[in-house]
Amino acid sequence: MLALQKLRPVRHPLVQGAVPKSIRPIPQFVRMAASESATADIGLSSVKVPRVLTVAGSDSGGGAGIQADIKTCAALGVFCTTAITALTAQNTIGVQGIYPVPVDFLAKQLQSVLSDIGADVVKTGMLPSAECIETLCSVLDSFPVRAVVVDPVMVSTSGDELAGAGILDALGKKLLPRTDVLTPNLPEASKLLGGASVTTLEEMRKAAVEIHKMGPRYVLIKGGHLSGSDDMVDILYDGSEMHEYHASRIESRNTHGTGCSLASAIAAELAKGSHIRQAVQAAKEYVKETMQRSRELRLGGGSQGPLNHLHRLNHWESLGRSHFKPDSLLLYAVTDSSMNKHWGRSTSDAVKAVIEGGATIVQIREKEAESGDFLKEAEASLKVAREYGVPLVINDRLDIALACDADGVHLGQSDVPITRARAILGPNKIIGVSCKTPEQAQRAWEEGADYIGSGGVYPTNTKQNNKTIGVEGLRKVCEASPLPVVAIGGIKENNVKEVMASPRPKQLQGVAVVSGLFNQPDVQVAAKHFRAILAEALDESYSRVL
Ligand SMILES: Cc1ncc(COP(=O)(O)OP(=O)(O)O)c(N)n1
Ligand SMILES: Cc1ncsc1CCOP(=O)(O)O
Repeated sequence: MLALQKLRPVRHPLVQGAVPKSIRPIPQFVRMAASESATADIGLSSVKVPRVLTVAGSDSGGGAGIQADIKTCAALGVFCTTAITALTAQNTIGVQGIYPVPVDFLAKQLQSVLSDIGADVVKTGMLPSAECIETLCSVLDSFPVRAVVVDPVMVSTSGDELAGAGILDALGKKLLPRTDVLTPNLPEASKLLGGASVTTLEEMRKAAVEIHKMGPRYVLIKGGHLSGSDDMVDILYDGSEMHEYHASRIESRNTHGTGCSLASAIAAELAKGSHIRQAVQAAKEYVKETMQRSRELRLGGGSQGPLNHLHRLNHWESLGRSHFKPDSLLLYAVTDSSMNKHWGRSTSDAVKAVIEGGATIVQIREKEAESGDFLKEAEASLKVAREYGVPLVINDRLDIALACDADGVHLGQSDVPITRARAILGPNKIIGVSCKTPEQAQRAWEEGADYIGSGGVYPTNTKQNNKTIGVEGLRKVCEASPLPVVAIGGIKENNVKEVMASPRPKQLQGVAVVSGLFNQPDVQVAAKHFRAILAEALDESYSRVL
């Protein structure tokens, strides 16, 4: 547990001596003129902007606190201002330090915001001391707002204490009586009730009644910590009626900041004009959708990862590889010009046939060709692939990929390093990497690859001196891989089902095939067979998993 530092006014070295004009004290209690009707000028007309002021702690890790509040409000179309109560040094592992903001400076932030921009709703998070609560309440006396949402943050998700013991009295006497919505989780509900047990649904209902008596108009007890149940129940109590919200548990490492986000989402919805019940419903839906969309996120090494609050902007996907969909790896055709020559067709004709048969991505692989011939072949094949909207990547040769503006490259462990390839190709190109081990798969992800090709799964004549890793080796790579995986090596119509069999590792997306497609008299027919078998294999494994 971290000891809270004693509150004392701190003067920043830059602020010693004459106080710069920009931070001169604001005359106490200057009532805002514009706050009743905040508008944004957009030329001829103005739009009303819903405003939330969050009074909370800063989370340096970006997942909770002020940072979560700002992002939640932004995601929900609400302008968020802030009054920071404490700085915390924290990350996905836990809280390493807390530095409370002196209360006179908290007051200054509150007055700055409320006297000018105003707020429709105030949302509170970490309030580290009784003085902090008293300061907030006295400023709110002078700047009333439409609603106050209180998330009684006391302990972080990592178990670190975020508020001193003395706050309960101030909360109960000063803040709760002016609270519209109070959102405790089970440990917080228990603390508010002096340590009473709140671990079952029945105890939650009783706690809601007892906490309501402390002053808030609505109490929302969050049952996320209810043990031994996949049914997540939250209870909303308004002093007469009790509403239960049921949802199923979302398994995810990225849950840090969900409490802050829910309370801010409620505040944002209230600021937009919703009734409390509608606001809670909409906020819960936003948090649920955000948790679902954050499961794949990898940030930090601890057990508490953050949410992707702005998932609706698709901003991380749009960092580049938005055109690359993992399901493109379903039937991955890797060309071989000697096989195609043997059957009397050009590479581009073979590419056309394989795409018409159902290939979902194409790789031009030429181990022997002269650069000029390789480029011509790649350009002709790319023209075909573009007509069908199928991505086409080049094996090994970054220069050829750049010259023909292919959709990406497939690299081996001894080719150009992934980080260099990414720097050269930029964020919009696909980079695949051959990996035989979990360690290589992990590194490929860290270095910025998009997918992994793993094999040889079975012995093959197409690639000499290639170690066979077997279905077991493939599974180990898939289980360790944060990236989608395509299996390669000796894959034929008669073993696709074994490769894709249930239980299919989550990351395994499909099969990459050379001779099974191109050392065949009819490439299109061969591709069609593969697609049919893949469809069957996927349906089978799907129903078995169910
Ligand atoms: C999808 C896919 N996976 C693996 C390979 C192997 O490529 P290759 O260039 O033959 O060998 P490495 O040098 O990458 O080990 C591939 N072409 N495609
Ligand atoms: C390129 C490659 N990488 C690992 S095995 C292999 C060859 C795959 O060819 P085939 O599908 O004919 O076995």
